[in-house]
Amino acid sequence: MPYDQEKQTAIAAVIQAAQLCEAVRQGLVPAAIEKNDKSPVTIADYGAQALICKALAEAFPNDPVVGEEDTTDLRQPETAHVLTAVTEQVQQTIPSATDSDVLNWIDHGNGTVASRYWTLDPIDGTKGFLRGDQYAIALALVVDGDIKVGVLGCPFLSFDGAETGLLFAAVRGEGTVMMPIAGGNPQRLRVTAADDVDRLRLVESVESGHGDLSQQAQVAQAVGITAPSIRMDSQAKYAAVAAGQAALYLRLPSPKTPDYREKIWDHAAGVLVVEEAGGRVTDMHGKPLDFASAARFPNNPGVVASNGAIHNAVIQALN
Ligand SMILES: Nc1ncnc2c1ncn2[C@@H]1O[C@H](COP(=O)(O)O)[C@@H](O)[C@H]1OP(=O)(O)O
Ligand SMILES: [Mg+2]
Ligand SMILES: [Mg+2]
Ligand SMILES: [Mg+2]
Repeated sequence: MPYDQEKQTAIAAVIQAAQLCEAVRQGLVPAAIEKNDKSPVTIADYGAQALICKALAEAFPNDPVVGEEDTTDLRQPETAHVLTAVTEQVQQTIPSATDSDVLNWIDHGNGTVASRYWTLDPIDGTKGFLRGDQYAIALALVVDGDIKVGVLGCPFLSFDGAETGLLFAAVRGEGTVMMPIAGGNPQRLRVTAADDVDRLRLVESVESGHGDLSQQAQVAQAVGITAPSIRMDSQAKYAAVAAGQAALYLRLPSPKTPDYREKIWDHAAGVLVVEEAGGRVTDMHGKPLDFASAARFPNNPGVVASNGAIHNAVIQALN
């Protein structure tokens, strides 16, 4: 099977990172540090990036990793205690890890977009993680601008009252599967059918500043969605569309930050998980998202992820 080694490596690394994140969360209330852009980061974000980058560096030493976090703040003398805490968490998985190993592994995630690269969000939805809500560990492999492998770990997600902690994995052309993070059989996923009125639902961010709630509501109404929206943090929203729990995920540019450009690690894994489950993902104008250029989409405003059946109607309603 194509990309089988990549898929297996990515799944194993995401599961390790998911266990670290849940260990941090089940300990004391995780402290957040504020980054330059005022967004939060925790020892779990750093620890998850360290574990996943170590695994990728060993298995695929020539592949750059474009990850969210870097070590600038961690290397400051006043945050030495934070680095110590990150290393302690990483040592639960790799007992020999030193502070210097951890810094080097995190920095392995500061690669740039190339003909073949990985992109990593060690915790997508850090605000959800801190609130005790949804978050995701998102890892994808991109080759010549095309997402080939996407793995989403959602440690706090469950559907229809089944087990909590789900992992979603997709390989281009091979479909999407869902499996419990704790272990169990993979199950093939399919987006909701066009005529499944019960599942004709919109999923959108909890953070009102990450989208345009009023335009999202108007578009949903225009395509016949009448149920109240599901509010969820992180790329777990893509998982909800892939699993048929929702028919549409809208992320339209917030009027407060109209120039915000979405980052590749906030979407790559989720996009493939939806596409391989039979859905469609584009920007708000119906154009494919550009994973070939840079860490941020240069020219893709908004994101629309759907079951495919309603996609054209959504784009029409938007334009
Ligand atoms: N103005 C914005 N518009 C859209 N997304 C944003 C904005 N500001 C931050 N984000 C990103 O939204 C993601 C969380 O999405 P959600 O709200 O769906 O859970 C985070 O990765 C965050 O990036 P960052 O980590 O750089 O702050
Ligand atoms: Mg962040
Ligand atoms: Mg993110
Ligand atoms: Mg993040």
